[in-house]
Amino acid sequence: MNFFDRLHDRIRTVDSVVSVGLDPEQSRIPDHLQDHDLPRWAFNRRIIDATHEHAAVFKPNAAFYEDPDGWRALEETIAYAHGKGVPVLLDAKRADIGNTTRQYAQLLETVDAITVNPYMGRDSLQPFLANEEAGVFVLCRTSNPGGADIQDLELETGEPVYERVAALADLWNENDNVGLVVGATNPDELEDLREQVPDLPFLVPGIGAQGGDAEAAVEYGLADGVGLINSSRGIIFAGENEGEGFAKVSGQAAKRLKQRLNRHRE
Ligand SMILES: O=C(O)c1cc(=O)[nH]c(=O)n1[C@@H]1O[C@H](COP(=O)(O)O)[C@@H](O)[C@H]1O
Repeated sequence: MNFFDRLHDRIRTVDSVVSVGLDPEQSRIPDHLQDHDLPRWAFNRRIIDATHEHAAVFKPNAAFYEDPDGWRALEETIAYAHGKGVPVLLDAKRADIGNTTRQYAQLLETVDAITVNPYMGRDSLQPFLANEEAGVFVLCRTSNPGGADIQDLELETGEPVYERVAALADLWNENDNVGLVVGATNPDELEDLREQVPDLPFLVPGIGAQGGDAEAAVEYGLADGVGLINSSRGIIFAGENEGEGFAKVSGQAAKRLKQRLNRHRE
């Protein structure tokens, strides 16, 4: 079954478009978990237990796992999320030349969807796009302050680079498996892009810790009700000062975000 069909079902089941970002910065993991064999896994397991009922997906960012213990923690985390019936979107922002990107695309054997970087063009994304079962979220207009440096540059046609990326992603969507990443810190661009590519679901990061616009995220992020609004630190570290009770607070934060976003869903 196509990823976006599965996501549609998941959103309906939990009545939530929340993507819970699993970005376990090691220094912020509570003290009582620090001497665990794999502190990131111990942390994630508790976060997953507390938040899965409110999670449309879990989105681990690969940056927090790129060391030998991290890979083990990520593997355990993915298996555990799947055990709870929650799809996993690996935020890896990958793409490269042919043989390298074919290797990267093998990541899709263990997760349900991935983020990719369009900068190297279609061939660099081909093995991801060819996977009919997986979701492929193409970075389009990112949430960081420097996102404008390149993505807002005007082409000779007058359109900004991010709009060209959206048009290309629409062309690349032959298997109905492509979405866009558009930051909630750019509500005007979100609105423009929704009009430009009405059928592509968006992954919208940037609410919570980055201060983006949650209402615009819901209004423009969803295509036919399907899309994802991500919060990472705002959920997983909500209970940072609560010691052993940290996960319960994360569960409450995920539930509150779900309810807040649902007020703006149709
Ligand atoms: O691809 C992403 O998910 C992403 C794109 C973007 O434009 N901005 C952005 O913040 N992200 C990711 O979304 C997550 C945001 O985390 P918080 O700011 O803690 O909610 C991080 O994993 C970022 O890498």
